Amino acid sequence: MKVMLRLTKYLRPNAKLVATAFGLLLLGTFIDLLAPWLLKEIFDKGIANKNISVILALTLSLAGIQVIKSIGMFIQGRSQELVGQNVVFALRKDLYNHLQRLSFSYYDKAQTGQLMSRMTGDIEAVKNFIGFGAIMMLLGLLTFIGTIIVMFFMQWKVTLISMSTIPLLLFVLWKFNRKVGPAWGQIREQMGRLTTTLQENISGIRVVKAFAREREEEGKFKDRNEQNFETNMQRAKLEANAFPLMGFYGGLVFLLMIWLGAIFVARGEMTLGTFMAFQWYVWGIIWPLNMLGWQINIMQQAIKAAPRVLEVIDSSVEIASPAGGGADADSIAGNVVFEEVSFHFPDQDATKDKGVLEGISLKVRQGEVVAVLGATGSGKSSLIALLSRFYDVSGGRLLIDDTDVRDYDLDGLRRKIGIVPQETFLFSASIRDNIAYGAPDATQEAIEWAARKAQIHAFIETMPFGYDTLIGERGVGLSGGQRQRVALARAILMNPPILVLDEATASVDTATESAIHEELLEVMKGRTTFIIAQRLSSVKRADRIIVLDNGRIVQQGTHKELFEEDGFFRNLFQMQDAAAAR
Ligand SMILES: Nc1ncnc2c1ncn2[C@@H]1O[C@H](COP(=O)(O)OP(=O)(O)OP(=O)(O)O)[C@@H](O)[C@H]1O
Repeated sequence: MKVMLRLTKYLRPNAKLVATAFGLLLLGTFIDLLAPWLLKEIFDKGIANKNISVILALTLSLAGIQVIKSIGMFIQGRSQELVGQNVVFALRKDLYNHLQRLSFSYYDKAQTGQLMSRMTGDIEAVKNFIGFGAIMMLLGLLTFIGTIIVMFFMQWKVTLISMSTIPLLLFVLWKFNRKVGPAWGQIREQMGRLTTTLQENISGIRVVKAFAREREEEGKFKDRNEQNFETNMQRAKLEANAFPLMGFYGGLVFLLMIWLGAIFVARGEMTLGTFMAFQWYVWGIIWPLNMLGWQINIMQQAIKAAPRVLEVIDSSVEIASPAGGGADADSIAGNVVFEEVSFHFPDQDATKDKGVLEGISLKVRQGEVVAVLGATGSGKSSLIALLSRFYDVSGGRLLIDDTDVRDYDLDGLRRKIGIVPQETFLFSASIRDNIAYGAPDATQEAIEWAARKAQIHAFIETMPFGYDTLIGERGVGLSGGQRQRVALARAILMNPPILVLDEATASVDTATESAIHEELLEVMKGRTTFIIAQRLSSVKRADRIIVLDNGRIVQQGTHKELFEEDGFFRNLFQMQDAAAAR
């Protein structure tokens, strides 16, 4: 319940709307209590005294208050819906914005499907309660209490005895509430898992098909779908057990009231008007109780969904600019110094696990081209990831232009490092927008310049709409090499003083690779460049080559120097040479 109270913060900006809805709700409840009383007066003052004008006046009053109520309820419904939509809008915005700020380490663990289900179904569940369920509950409570008070004043004995089954009804409700809560918790969690299965399946559908695993995937989905079906059926069973019983106890209130009321009227202890009014009032007791079952459902869904939403919002942003804003990164020239850097991934245990990087000391001058070589898993990508603070060093310091990267304004720092990552991701947008992603204001000439350097311009020109051609999600419609070249153009266009190419030409044929390298020679001029590559052809022109093994630098020097040394580099060279000769 505490989480629900936290969510009331989203109601605050809607205070006026909430007050309007609440005020109109009070008015509606008052009218609901007034109407049966007018009916009573029609019987007792109009019919009993055969006074036609009183009957007319009271009937007109009845009609009048119903018109007022209808108008009120219309405005109330609109305000209530607006509150709900405003809440869901603000909550979704906060969640999305927070997702933008969360660090890489969060996404290393998070499941996309779970996040999607929180962003959609869970937020919707919260909205249903805040924007609808809570207010209906309040309306029910007001009507229930108001009705009992009015009836009590009109004829307390009949009221008291008619209500004798209410404790039983409340007991059923209490039991239902206790059991349905955990069921809703399970359902929300299962929906998250179901979405995860769906999302992973769709993202990996090519692998599924390539390995002919459709049947197994169907089975996996079926299992999760069945679990969800069963939990929903258990919940439905709880409803099926509780709701008719509640209806029965509610019906008994009505029956008792008719029976006792008739006796009291016959004995002259109750007027016929009061009896007629009671028939109306009694629904003011029965409907809130009957509706309470559904409202409990809405509330329990929200109670279970809200922590799932807040858990994301509460996840700490581990990597951010220093408090009070960081150093200006605009003047970064590109001198990079690793000082005894060690690194563990956040989910590793620093006391037991071996570091992914250890004792890295390296000075890279502005404009130097450094190639990083090493066996797979030796820590090359991790080394590069520290530059842009995708992760922070665990020990030592990483300086750019004599300033610790942790002291820079984070966005500024990242804008100064152009990265072509190992796995290319392109957005479902035009090729132009994809290239200009990091520099949205770039001119067409600049975009074309970057595309030429990345050896993709000529290809784009052959596409049906040139730079306006839309490419699908993940860049489907382009080959792996073409995608890499678009990503390369995207990094080049940012005009960064530091360029990082993580296997950026791995998917490109040797001829194109060599053409890209020719063009890159000019692009790299004056920029500090880190090239991670397996092919020796890609690192030939590097000023310095660093060889990593198990997270440590084991060799460094020029191509010539390393070739003369016995070690990983020469072995690799000989292997690739032999392979080329075969
Ligand atoms: N998010 C992570 N959490 C924990 N360990 C990780 C994570 N990402 C990578 N690792 C581990 O860190 C080590 C270094 O990985 P890294 O990606 O830096 O290697 P690499 O040299 O770039 O490899 P490759 O050439 O295959 O891309 C590997 O052993 C890998 O298993």
